[in-house]
Amino acid sequence: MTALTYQSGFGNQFSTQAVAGALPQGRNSPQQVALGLYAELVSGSAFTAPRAENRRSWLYRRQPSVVTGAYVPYEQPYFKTGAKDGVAAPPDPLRWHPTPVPQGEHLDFVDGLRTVVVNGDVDAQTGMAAHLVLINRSMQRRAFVNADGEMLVVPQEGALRFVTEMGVLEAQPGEVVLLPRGIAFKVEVQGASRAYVCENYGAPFRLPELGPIGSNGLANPRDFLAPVAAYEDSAGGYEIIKKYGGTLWRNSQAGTPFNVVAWHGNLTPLKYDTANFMTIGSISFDHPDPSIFTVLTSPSDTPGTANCDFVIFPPRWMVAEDTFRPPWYHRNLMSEFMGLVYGQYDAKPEGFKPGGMSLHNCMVPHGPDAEAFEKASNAPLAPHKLDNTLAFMFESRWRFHPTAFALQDAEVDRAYADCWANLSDRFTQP
Ligand SMILES: O=C(O)Cc1cc(O)ccc1O
Ligand SMILES: [Fe+2]
Repeated sequence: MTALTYQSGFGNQFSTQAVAGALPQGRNSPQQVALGLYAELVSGSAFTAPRAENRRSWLYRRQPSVVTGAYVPYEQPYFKTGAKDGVAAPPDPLRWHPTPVPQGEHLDFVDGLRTVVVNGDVDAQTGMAAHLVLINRSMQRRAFVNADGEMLVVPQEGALRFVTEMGVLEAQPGEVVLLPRGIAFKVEVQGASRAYVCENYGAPFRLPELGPIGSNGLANPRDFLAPVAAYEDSAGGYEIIKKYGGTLWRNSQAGTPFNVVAWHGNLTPLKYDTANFMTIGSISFDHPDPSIFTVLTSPSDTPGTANCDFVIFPPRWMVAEDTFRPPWYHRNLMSEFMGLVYGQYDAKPEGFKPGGMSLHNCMVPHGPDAEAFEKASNAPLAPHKLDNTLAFMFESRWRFHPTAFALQDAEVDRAYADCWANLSDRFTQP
Protein backbone atom coordinates (compact mmCIF):
# COMPACT_ATOMS: atom_id res chain seq x y z
CA MET A 1 0.00 0.00 0.00
CA THR A 2 1.49 3.35 -0.99
CA ALA A 3 1.25 6.28 1.41
CA LEU A 4 -1.58 8.62 0.55
CA THR A 5 -1.05 12.25 -0.41
CA TYR A 6 -2.99 14.99 1.39
CA GLN A 7 -3.41 18.76 1.14
CA SER A 8 -3.12 20.75 4.36
CA GLY A 9 -5.26 23.42 6.03
CA PHE A 10 -8.70 23.68 7.64
CA GLY A 11 -11.08 25.59 5.36
CA ASN A 12 -8.47 26.20 2.67
CA GLN A 13 -9.39 26.65 -0.98
CA PHE A 14 -7.89 23.49 -2.43
CA SER A 15 -7.31 22.61 -6.11
CA THR A 16 -6.57 19.05 -7.17
CA GLN A 17 -6.72 16.94 -10.30
CA ALA A 18 -6.04 13.25 -10.85
CA VAL A 19 -5.45 13.85 -14.57
CA ALA A 20 -3.47 16.83 -15.92
CA GLY A 21 -5.72 19.40 -17.58
CA ALA A 22 -8.95 18.22 -15.95
CA LEU A 23 -9.39 21.25 -13.66
CA PRO A 24 -10.78 24.36 -15.45
CA GLN A 25 -8.65 27.46 -14.99
CA GLY A 26 -10.03 30.96 -14.43
CA ARG A 27 -13.70 29.90 -14.35
CA ASN A 28 -15.83 27.24 -12.71
CA SER A 29 -18.18 26.26 -15.48
CA PRO A 30 -16.70 26.52 -18.99
CA GLN A 31 -18.99 25.81 -21.94
CA GLN A 32 -17.23 22.49 -22.32
CA VAL A 33 -15.21 21.03 -19.47
CA ALA A 34 -11.93 19.41 -20.55
CA LEU A 35 -11.79 15.64 -21.13
CA GLY A 36 -15.58 15.38 -21.46
CA LEU A 37 -16.17 15.92 -17.73
CA TYR A 38 -19.30 17.42 -16.16
CA ALA A 39 -19.10 20.31 -13.67
CA GLU A 40 -21.12 19.93 -10.45
CA LEU A 41 -21.32 22.33 -7.49
CA VAL A 42 -21.79 21.02 -3.91
CA SER A 43 -22.86 23.69 -1.42
CA GLY A 44 -22.21 23.00 2.26
CA SER A 45 -23.70 26.34 3.31
CA ALA A 46 -26.36 28.70 1.97
CA PHE A 47 -25.07 30.56 -1.10
CA THR A 48 -25.25 33.75 0.93
CA ALA A 49 -23.57 32.52 4.14
CA PRO A 50 -20.89 34.92 5.42
CA ARG A 51 -17.55 34.39 3.72
CA ALA A 52 -15.94 32.89 6.87
CA GLU A 53 -18.64 30.22 6.99
CA ASN A 54 -19.21 29.70 3.28
CA ARG A 55 -18.36 26.17 2.12
CA ARG A 56 -18.62 24.88 -1.41
CA SER A 57 -16.65 22.81 -3.88
CA TRP A 58 -16.74 22.33 -7.64
CA LEU A 59 -16.50 18.73 -8.77
CA TYR A 60 -15.47 17.72 -12.32
CA ARG A 61 -16.77 14.23 -12.88
CA ARG A 62 -17.42 11.56 -15.48
CA GLN A 63 -21.17 11.63 -14.81
CA PRO A 64 -23.18 14.03 -12.64
CA SER A 65 -24.56 12.52 -9.44
CA VAL A 66 -28.13 13.01 -10.72
CA VAL A 67 -27.59 9.95 -12.94
CA THR A 68 -28.81 7.29 -10.57
CA GLY A 69 -31.72 4.94 -9.91
CA ALA A 70 -34.94 5.54 -7.95
CA TYR A 71 -34.84 5.14 -4.18
CA VAL A 72 -36.66 2.50 -2.16
CA PRO A 73 -36.66 2.27 1.66
CA TYR A 74 -33.70 0.52 3.32
CA GLU A 75 -34.04 -1.27 6.67
CA GLN A 76 -31.44 -0.48 9.31
CA PRO A 77 -33.39 -0.37 12.56
CA TYR A 78 -30.44 0.67 14.74
CA PHE A 79 -29.68 3.94 12.88
CA LYS A 80 -31.77 6.59 14.68
CA THR A 81 -32.33 10.29 14.16
CA GLY A 82 -33.17 13.15 16.51
CA ALA A 83 -34.77 13.35 19.97
CA LYS A 84 -37.96 11.70 18.66
CA ASP A 85 -36.06 8.39 18.22
CA GLY A 86 -34.83 8.29 21.83
CA VAL A 87 -36.53 7.18 25.01
CA ALA A 88 -37.08 9.44 28.04
CA ALA A 89 -33.66 10.34 29.40
CA PRO A 90 -33.40 9.20 33.04
CA PRO A 91 -31.72 11.76 35.33
CA ASP A 92 -29.08 9.19 36.33
CA PRO A 93 -25.48 9.19 35.20
CA LEU A 94 -25.13 6.36 32.65
CA ARG A 95 -22.13 4.33 31.57
CA TRP A 96 -21.55 1.52 29.11
CA HIS A 97 -18.81 -1.10 28.91
CA PRO A 98 -17.32 -1.65 25.43
CA THR A 99 -19.67 -3.33 22.93
CA PRO A 100 -17.77 -6.10 21.11
CA VAL A 101 -17.80 -6.26 17.32
CA PRO A 102 -20.15 -9.19 16.50
CA GLN A 103 -18.52 -12.02 14.57
CA GLY A 104 -21.46 -14.02 13.23
CA GLU A 105 -23.05 -11.41 10.96
CA HIS A 106 -21.52 -9.27 8.25
CA LEU A 107 -21.51 -5.64 9.33
CA ASP A 108 -20.20 -2.79 7.21
CA PHE A 109 -20.18 0.91 8.15
CA VAL A 110 -23.89 1.30 7.31
CA ASP A 111 -25.27 -1.91 8.80
CA GLY A 112 -22.91 -1.79 11.79
CA LEU A 113 -24.07 1.63 12.96
CA ARG A 114 -25.69 1.59 16.41
CA THR A 115 -27.12 4.89 17.58
CA VAL A 116 -26.52 5.42 21.30
CA VAL A 117 -27.88 8.90 22.04
CA VAL A 118 -29.85 11.45 20.03
CA ASN A 119 -31.04 15.01 20.46
CA GLY A 120 -32.45 17.83 18.33
CA ASP A 121 -34.43 17.63 15.14
CA VAL A 122 -32.88 16.98 11.77
CA ASP A 123 -35.55 18.99 9.91
CA ALA A 124 -34.74 21.98 12.11
CA GLN A 125 -31.00 21.44 11.47
CA THR A 126 -30.29 21.28 15.19
CA GLY A 127 -28.77 18.63 17.41
CA MET A 128 -26.73 15.54 16.82
CA ALA A 129 -26.48 11.82 17.39
CA ALA A 130 -23.66 9.81 18.94
CA HIS A 131 -23.28 6.41 17.35
CA LEU A 132 -21.07 3.41 17.80
CA VAL A 133 -20.09 1.65 14.61
CA LEU A 134 -19.09 -2.02 14.75
CA ILE A 135 -17.50 -3.13 11.48
CA ASN A 136 -16.13 -6.45 10.26
CA ARG A 137 -16.55 -5.98 6.51
CA SER A 138 -15.51 -3.39 3.95
CA MET A 139 -18.12 -1.66 1.81
CA GLN A 140 -17.55 -2.89 -1.71
CA ARG A 141 -19.85 -1.69 -4.50
CA ARG A 142 -21.78 0.30 -1.94
CA ALA A 143 -21.60 3.96 -0.91
CA PHE A 144 -23.25 5.99 1.82
CA VAL A 145 -24.57 9.53 1.48
CA ASN A 146 -25.82 11.37 4.57
CA ALA A 147 -28.01 14.34 3.69
CA ASP A 148 -28.91 14.77 7.39
CA GLY A 149 -25.57 15.90 8.70
CA GLU A 150 -21.82 15.79 8.61
CA MET A 151 -20.13 12.85 10.31
CA LEU A 152 -17.15 13.06 12.64
CA VAL A 153 -15.63 9.59 12.94
CA VAL A 154 -13.41 8.74 15.93
CA PRO A 155 -11.73 5.35 15.26
CA GLN A 156 -11.23 3.35 18.45
CA GLU A 157 -10.12 -0.07 17.20
CA GLY A 158 -8.73 -0.79 13.75
CA ALA A 159 -7.67 1.54 10.96
CA LEU A 160 -10.39 2.84 8.61
CA ARG A 161 -9.96 3.77 4.94
CA PHE A 162 -12.46 6.25 3.56
CA VAL A 163 -13.00 6.33 -0.20
CA THR A 164 -14.86 9.58 -0.88
CA GLU A 165 -15.98 11.55 -3.90
CA MET A 166 -13.05 13.88 -3.28
CA GLY A 167 -10.37 11.25 -2.72
CA VAL A 168 -9.11 8.74 -0.17
CA LEU A 169 -8.25 9.22 3.52
CA GLU A 170 -6.94 6.75 6.08
CA ALA A 171 -7.30 7.07 9.84
CA GLN A 172 -6.26 4.97 12.80
CA PRO A 173 -7.15 5.31 16.48
CA GLY A 174 -5.87 8.71 17.64
CA GLU A 175 -6.93 10.32 14.36
CA VAL A 176 -10.41 11.60 13.44
CA VAL A 177 -12.18 12.10 10.11
CA LEU A 178 -14.77 14.73 9.26
CA LEU A 179 -17.10 13.90 6.35
CA PRO A 180 -19.24 16.78 5.06
CA ARG A 181 -23.00 16.45 4.76
CA GLY A 182 -24.04 14.91 1.45
CA ILE A 183 -20.64 13.69 0.19
CA ALA A 184 -20.64 10.02 -0.89
CA PHE A 185 -18.15 7.73 0.85
CA LYS A 186 -17.45 4.11 1.64
CA VAL A 187 -15.41 2.65 4.47
CA GLU A 188 -12.88 -0.18 4.16
CA VAL A 189 -11.45 -2.12 7.10
CA GLN A 190 -8.68 -4.66 7.66
CA GLY A 191 -10.50 -6.60 10.38
CA ALA A 192 -12.92 -6.12 13.24
CA SER A 193 -13.07 -2.37 13.84
CA ARG A 194 -14.94 -0.05 16.16
CA ALA A 195 -15.43 3.70 16.04
CA TYR A 196 -17.49 6.43 17.66
CA VAL A 197 -19.38 8.75 15.32
CA CYS A 198 -20.87 12.19 15.90
CA GLU A 199 -23.57 12.93 13.32
CA ASN A 200 -24.02 16.68 13.41
CA TYR A 201 -27.37 17.99 12.10
CA GLY A 202 -26.47 21.61 12.92
CA ALA A 203 -23.92 24.18 11.77
CA PRO A 204 -20.80 22.51 10.35
CA PHE A 205 -17.88 21.96 12.71
CA ARG A 206 -15.25 24.68 12.67
CA LEU A 207 -12.20 25.61 14.71
CA PRO A 208 -13.06 27.45 17.95
CA GLU A 209 -12.14 31.10 18.44
CA LEU A 210 -8.90 31.39 20.41
CA GLY A 211 -9.57 34.64 22.32
CA PRO A 212 -6.67 35.51 24.63
CA ILE A 213 -4.83 32.30 23.63
CA GLY A 214 -3.87 34.21 20.48
CA SER A 215 -3.15 33.13 16.94
CA ASN A 216 -1.66 29.69 17.67
CA GLY A 217 -2.59 26.64 19.69
CA LEU A 218 -5.16 23.93 20.30
CA ALA A 219 -5.91 22.34 16.90
CA ASN A 220 -3.80 24.26 14.38
CA PRO A 221 -5.41 24.70 10.94
CA ARG A 222 -2.53 23.24 8.93
CA ASP A 223 -2.83 19.87 10.66
CA PHE A 224 -6.21 19.19 9.03
CA LEU A 225 -5.60 17.15 5.88
CA ALA A 226 -7.83 16.96 2.80
CA PRO A 227 -7.54 14.22 0.15
CA VAL A 228 -6.35 14.72 -3.40
CA ALA A 229 -8.65 13.91 -6.32
CA ALA A 230 -8.89 10.19 -7.12
CA TYR A 231 -11.43 8.23 -9.14
CA GLU A 232 -12.26 4.56 -9.58
CA ASP A 233 -11.64 3.03 -12.96
CA SER A 234 -13.35 -0.32 -12.51
CA ALA A 235 -16.67 -0.85 -14.25
CA GLY A 236 -19.83 -2.05 -12.58
CA GLY A 237 -22.79 -0.77 -10.65
CA TYR A 238 -23.14 0.66 -7.18
CA GLU A 239 -25.71 0.55 -4.44
CA ILE A 240 -26.18 3.95 -2.84
CA ILE A 241 -27.54 4.09 0.71
CA LYS A 242 -28.85 7.56 1.48
CA LYS A 243 -29.93 8.94 4.85
CA TYR A 244 -32.55 11.56 4.21
CA GLY A 245 -34.71 13.14 6.92
CA GLY A 246 -34.10 10.30 9.35
CA THR A 247 -35.02 7.56 6.86
CA LEU A 248 -32.62 5.32 5.01
CA TRP A 249 -33.09 4.71 1.29
CA ARG A 250 -31.26 2.62 -1.29
CA ASN A 251 -30.89 2.65 -5.02
CA SER A 252 -28.80 1.01 -7.70
CA GLN A 253 -26.89 2.89 -10.34
CA ALA A 254 -24.86 1.71 -13.29
CA GLY A 255 -21.71 3.68 -12.48
CA THR A 256 -19.57 4.56 -9.50
CA PRO A 257 -20.11 7.73 -7.42
CA PHE A 258 -16.31 7.86 -7.06
CA ASN A 259 -15.84 9.34 -10.53
CA VAL A 260 -14.54 12.85 -9.69
CA VAL A 261 -11.39 13.50 -11.74
CA ALA A 262 -10.69 17.00 -10.39
CA TRP A 263 -12.14 19.37 -7.82
CA HIS A 264 -11.55 22.69 -6.16
CA GLY A 265 -13.05 24.44 -3.15
CA ASN A 266 -13.23 24.43 0.64
CA LEU A 267 -15.95 21.80 1.21
CA THR A 268 -13.98 18.62 1.67
CA PRO A 269 -13.48 15.62 3.93
CA LEU A 270 -10.66 16.17 6.41
CA LYS A 271 -8.59 14.10 8.77
CA TYR A 272 -6.82 15.26 11.91
CA ASP A 273 -4.26 13.55 14.13
CA THR A 274 -5.00 14.42 17.77
CA ALA A 275 -1.27 13.98 18.51
CA ASN A 276 -0.92 17.43 16.87
CA PHE A 277 -3.25 19.07 19.41
CA MET A 278 -1.36 21.79 21.30
CA THR A 279 -2.74 21.29 24.79
CA ILE A 280 -3.03 24.16 27.23
CA GLY A 281 -3.55 23.70 30.97
CA SER A 282 -3.03 25.28 34.35
CA ILE A 283 0.57 26.19 35.23
CA SER A 284 -0.46 27.69 38.57
CA PHE A 285 -3.49 26.26 40.39
CA ASP A 286 -7.05 25.01 39.81
CA HIS A 287 -8.54 22.77 37.15
CA PRO A 288 -9.60 24.81 34.11
CA ASP A 289 -12.88 24.30 32.26
CA PRO A 290 -12.59 21.56 29.59
CA SER A 291 -13.35 24.09 26.85
CA ILE A 292 -9.55 24.52 26.63
CA PHE A 293 -9.57 21.10 24.95
CA THR A 294 -12.04 21.99 22.17
CA VAL A 295 -10.90 20.65 18.80
CA LEU A 296 -13.97 21.64 16.77
CA THR A 297 -17.23 23.40 17.53
CA SER A 298 -20.65 23.45 15.90
CA PRO A 299 -22.20 26.69 17.18
CA SER A 300 -25.90 27.17 17.83
CA ASP A 301 -27.69 30.50 17.51
CA THR A 302 -26.86 31.36 21.16
CA PRO A 303 -23.28 32.66 21.45
CA GLY A 304 -20.94 30.32 23.36
CA THR A 305 -23.61 27.63 23.71
CA ALA A 306 -22.68 24.96 21.21
CA ASN A 307 -24.90 22.64 19.26
CA CYS A 308 -21.89 20.37 19.71
CA ASP A 309 -18.31 20.76 20.88
CA PHE A 310 -15.80 18.04 20.11
CA VAL A 311 -13.39 18.02 23.05
CA ILE A 312 -10.39 15.73 23.64
CA PHE A 313 -8.44 14.80 26.77
CA PRO A 314 -5.01 14.00 25.31
CA PRO A 315 -1.71 13.16 27.04
CA ARG A 316 -0.64 16.17 29.13
CA TRP A 317 1.36 17.30 32.13
CA MET A 318 -0.40 18.02 35.41
CA VAL A 319 1.58 20.58 37.41
CA ALA A 320 -1.00 22.66 39.32
CA GLU A 321 -0.07 23.36 42.94
CA ASP A 322 -2.43 23.04 45.93
CA THR A 323 -5.10 21.76 43.58
CA PHE A 324 -7.39 18.78 43.31
CA ARG A 325 -6.13 17.93 39.83
CA PRO A 326 -8.84 15.69 38.28
CA PRO A 327 -12.16 17.18 37.11
CA TRP A 328 -14.26 18.71 39.88
CA TYR A 329 -17.66 17.43 40.99
CA HIS A 330 -20.12 19.36 38.91
CA ARG A 331 -23.50 19.79 37.30
CA ASN A 332 -23.57 21.27 33.82
CA LEU A 333 -26.26 22.97 31.75
CA MET A 334 -24.64 21.31 28.74
CA SER A 335 -24.97 17.55 28.19
CA GLU A 336 -21.83 15.44 28.09
CA PHE A 337 -21.36 12.21 26.10
CA MET A 338 -17.89 10.69 26.49
CA GLY A 339 -15.83 7.90 24.96
CA LEU A 340 -12.34 6.52 25.59
CA VAL A 341 -10.10 5.70 22.62
CA TYR A 342 -7.24 4.29 24.70
CA GLY A 343 -5.63 4.40 28.12
CA GLN A 344 -7.17 5.60 31.36
CA TYR A 345 -9.31 8.64 32.13
CA ASP A 346 -8.17 10.42 35.30
CA ALA A 347 -11.66 10.84 36.81
CA LYS A 348 -12.49 7.11 36.41
CA PRO A 349 -9.17 5.22 36.20
CA GLU A 350 -10.67 1.72 36.40
CA GLY A 351 -14.37 1.75 35.55
CA PHE A 352 -14.28 3.62 32.23
CA LYS A 353 -12.84 1.25 29.62
CA PRO A 354 -11.47 1.92 26.12
CA GLY A 355 -14.42 1.49 23.77
CA GLY A 356 -16.83 2.34 26.60
CA MET A 357 -19.11 5.38 26.85
CA SER A 358 -20.68 7.60 29.48
CA LEU A 359 -23.57 10.04 29.52
CA HIS A 360 -23.89 12.91 32.00
CA ASN A 361 -26.89 14.85 30.81
CA CYS A 362 -27.96 18.41 31.57
CA MET A 363 -27.70 19.03 35.36
CA VAL A 364 -26.86 15.40 36.16
CA PRO A 365 -24.26 15.45 38.98
CA HIS A 366 -20.98 13.65 38.24
CA GLY A 367 -17.24 13.74 38.89
CA PRO A 368 -14.34 11.57 39.96
CA ASP A 369 -15.14 8.17 41.41
CA ALA A 370 -14.30 7.51 45.05
CA GLU A 371 -11.01 5.84 44.18
CA ALA A 372 -9.86 8.78 42.02
CA PHE A 373 -10.96 11.23 44.74
CA GLU A 374 -8.99 9.42 47.41
CA LYS A 375 -5.87 9.19 45.26
CA ALA A 376 -5.89 12.76 44.00
CA SER A 377 -6.66 14.20 47.45
CA ASN A 378 -3.52 12.62 48.87
CA ALA A 379 -1.08 12.46 45.93
CA PRO A 380 2.19 14.39 46.20
CA LEU A 381 1.78 17.30 43.76
CA ALA A 382 4.97 16.78 41.79
CA PRO A 383 4.70 17.36 38.03
CA HIS A 384 2.99 14.27 36.65
CA LYS A 385 2.35 13.22 33.07
CA LEU A 386 -1.02 11.72 32.17
CA ASP A 387 0.36 9.65 29.31
CA ASN A 388 -0.93 7.11 26.77
CA THR A 389 -4.50 8.31 27.09
CA LEU A 390 -7.15 9.74 24.81
CA ALA A 391 -10.69 10.38 25.99
CA PHE A 392 -13.14 12.65 24.20
CA MET A 393 -16.47 14.37 24.75
CA PHE A 394 -19.33 15.40 22.49
CA GLU A 395 -20.87 18.23 24.51
CA SER A 396 -24.23 19.63 23.45
CA ARG A 397 -26.68 22.25 24.65
CA TRP A 398 -29.49 19.77 23.85
CA ARG A 399 -30.23 16.96 26.31
CA PHE A 400 -29.32 13.53 24.95
CA HIS A 401 -31.94 10.79 24.74
CA PRO A 402 -30.57 7.25 24.88
CA THR A 403 -31.93 4.85 22.27
CA ALA A 404 -33.63 1.55 23.01
CA PHE A 405 -30.42 -0.11 21.77
CA ALA A 406 -28.37 1.82 24.33
CA LEU A 407 -30.58 0.87 27.27
CA GLN A 408 -31.48 -2.70 26.26
CA ASP A 409 -28.86 -4.17 23.91
CA ALA A 410 -25.62 -2.37 24.79
CA GLU A 411 -23.53 -3.21 27.83
CA VAL A 412 -25.07 -0.81 30.37
CA ASP A 413 -22.97 -0.61 33.54
CA ARG A 414 -25.77 -1.22 36.05
CA ALA A 415 -23.40 -0.54 38.95
CA TYR A 416 -22.15 2.85 37.68
CA ALA A 417 -23.56 4.95 40.54
CA ASP A 418 -21.79 2.69 43.06
CA CYS A 419 -18.48 4.27 42.05
CA TRP A 420 -19.47 7.34 44.12
CA ALA A 421 -21.08 5.47 47.03
CA ASN A 422 -17.97 5.61 49.22
CA LEU A 423 -17.79 9.39 49.14
CA SER A 424 -18.90 9.54 52.72
CA ASP A 425 -19.83 12.60 54.76
CA ARG A 426 -16.44 13.47 56.31
CA PHE A 427 -17.42 16.79 57.81
CA THR A 428 -15.83 17.36 61.19
CA GLN A 429 -17.49 20.00 63.33
CA PRO A 430 -14.73 22.24 64.73
O1 LIG B 1 -17.15 15.19 33.31
C1 LIG B 1 -16.14 14.93 32.68
O2 LIG B 1 -15.42 13.95 32.97
C2 LIG B 1 -15.66 15.86 31.57
C3 LIG B 1 -15.04 17.05 32.16
C4 LIG B 1 -13.68 17.13 32.32
C5 LIG B 1 -13.10 18.23 32.92
O3 LIG B 1 -11.76 18.28 33.03
C6 LIG B 1 -13.89 19.24 33.42
C7 LIG B 1 -15.26 19.18 33.26
C8 LIG B 1 -15.84 18.09 32.63
O4 LIG B 1 -17.17 18.01 32.42
FE1 LIG C 1 -18.47 16.69 33.18
